[in-house]
Amino acid sequence: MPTRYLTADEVRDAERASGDLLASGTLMRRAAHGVAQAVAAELNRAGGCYGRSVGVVVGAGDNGGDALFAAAELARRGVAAHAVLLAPEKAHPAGLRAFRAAGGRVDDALPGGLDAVIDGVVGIGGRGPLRPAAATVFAGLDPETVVVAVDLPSGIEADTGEVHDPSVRADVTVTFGFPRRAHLLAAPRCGRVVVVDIGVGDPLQPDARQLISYSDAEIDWPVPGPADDKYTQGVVGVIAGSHRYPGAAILAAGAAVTATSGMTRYVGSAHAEVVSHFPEVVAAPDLADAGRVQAWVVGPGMGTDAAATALLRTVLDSDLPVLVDADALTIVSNEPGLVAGRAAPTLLTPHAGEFARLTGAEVGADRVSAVADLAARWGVTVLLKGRITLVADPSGRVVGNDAGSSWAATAGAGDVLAGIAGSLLAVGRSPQEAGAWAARVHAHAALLASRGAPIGASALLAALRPAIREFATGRTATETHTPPR
Ligand SMILES: NC(=O)C1=CN([C@@H]2O[C@H](COP(=O)(O)OP(=O)(O)OC[C@H]3O[C@@H](n4cnc5c(N)ncnc54)[C@H](O)[C@@H]3O)[C@@H](O)[C@H]2O)[C@@H](O)CC1
Ligand SMILES: Nc1ncnc2c1ncn2[C@@H]1O[C@H](COP(=O)(O)OP(=O)(O)O)[C@@H](O)[C@H]1O
Ligand SMILES: [K+]
Repeated sequence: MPTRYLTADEVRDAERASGDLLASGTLMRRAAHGVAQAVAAELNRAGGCYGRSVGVVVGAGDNGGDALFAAAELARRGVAAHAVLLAPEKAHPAGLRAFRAAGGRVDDALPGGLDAVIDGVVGIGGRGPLRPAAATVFAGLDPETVVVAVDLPSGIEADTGEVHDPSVRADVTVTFGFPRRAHLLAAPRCGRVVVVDIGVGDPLQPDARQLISYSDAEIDWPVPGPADDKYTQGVVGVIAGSHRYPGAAILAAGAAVTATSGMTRYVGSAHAEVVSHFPEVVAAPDLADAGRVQAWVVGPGMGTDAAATALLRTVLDSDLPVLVDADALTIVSNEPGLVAGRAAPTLLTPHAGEFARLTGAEVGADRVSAVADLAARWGVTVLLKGRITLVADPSGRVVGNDAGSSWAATAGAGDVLAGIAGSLLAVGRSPQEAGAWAARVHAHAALLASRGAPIGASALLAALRPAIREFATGRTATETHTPPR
């Protein structure tokens, strides 16, 4: 099952539906226990709990209540617990009583040298950045102090993942029942996310726009069967590059060759360069001589002149799946009718700049709504690139992928992504699966290629085969990666 990321309203509905568990405070006790366990696990990594020291930063709502109960539990295990109350008159009364009864101390500021700090400033009820008093506490922490956020790092918007300045950067985030949208959309700020079962049920409304991510096991990479030949697996055609930008053609066609077996065709003026790098590509200068394909990739480095526009129009007039990238997106932004309402599967793959060109407005802080709105309005699938790639289908369902590192932010990496996703379209995958799976292996290839050092798109392309091998054989390590910051 894909992982689903809830909005704050969905979380509240789920908690309300639990009835007595909420009213009796049971949910909060369970949540606090989960937080205490996570902090204890951090302390146990080095030296255990007894005699260690923990700070807790307490806001005005139930998030602060969770933090106080958790700190009380730690105090009972021999941890010295210090609390700063940001709104003393509003601090959760029962939590504060429990904290004091366990021997916790309330101070105006946290002492130095703490082993861990619990961020209980705000959770799903938070809006906007950390206010100055909280910001001062977090700015004063020793760099070695482990920060454990309750529910969300404070200052991160629950539904959009917008990272306000200032906001908390957590090493561990402990959440309850189901992950929230921000845990994916602001993954680099959440650290390791621990989901604690507190006994709330699934709140899904059937018509809700969902944000999900696939597990490694759900990526069912195409593997040729005994009866397959080079044609039966789907032939992908790449229209990319130009005399000025032959590299885009080489990278996109090379990625298509690498991503699936079968055949890759190429159309464009860089045909000689493409074939010299990848002799297996069947290349032609003109579309009329291209031969048949099951999907097209069109756009990287191809220019925006009249010839490019005519080529794009012809391809989009077909009833084949088409991936529209780069220069083809620029053409489409002047003529949305080329893709809007197209009946055959259509995948647009803009980066933020191209997205703004397509819609006439910046993506903004709410990336999920932005991408889902465009997909719904034009009836196409839209993949918005970035550290967290989002792929929205026309129904508004969005699949997200955290790349886990940002080494793929390099020129030409998008051409590689287009080639991968195009080959998946050619084997018959839906545009959303093609885009999301491509983003996943692309990110994994970047991690394998980089291992901490900068990479170019050629290195990323070279690591694509080992990355795909892990998915095709079911031996992936991506889910055990702790995302680097
Ligand atoms: N409802 C429940 O039963 C449960 C709630 N839980 C916890 O309760 C949290 C939600 O609690 P609340 O609804 O009380 O909301 P929060 O505690 O998240 O925050 C609301 C309070 O913070 C203030 N606030 C908002 N933005 C702020 C900012 N930027 N700086 C400082 N203060 C700000 C608000 O004025 C309000 O007083 C969850 O995130 C979770 O941690 C858990 O205990 C699980 C069970
Ligand atoms: N900060 C980032 N972290 C991880 N991946 C990124 C980041 N920024 C961009 N990428 C990925 O790198 C690729 C860049 O594509 P694009 O911007 O089209 O570049 P180009 O046109 O030069 O190939 C995309 O796959 C995108 O998702
Ligand atoms: K918090």
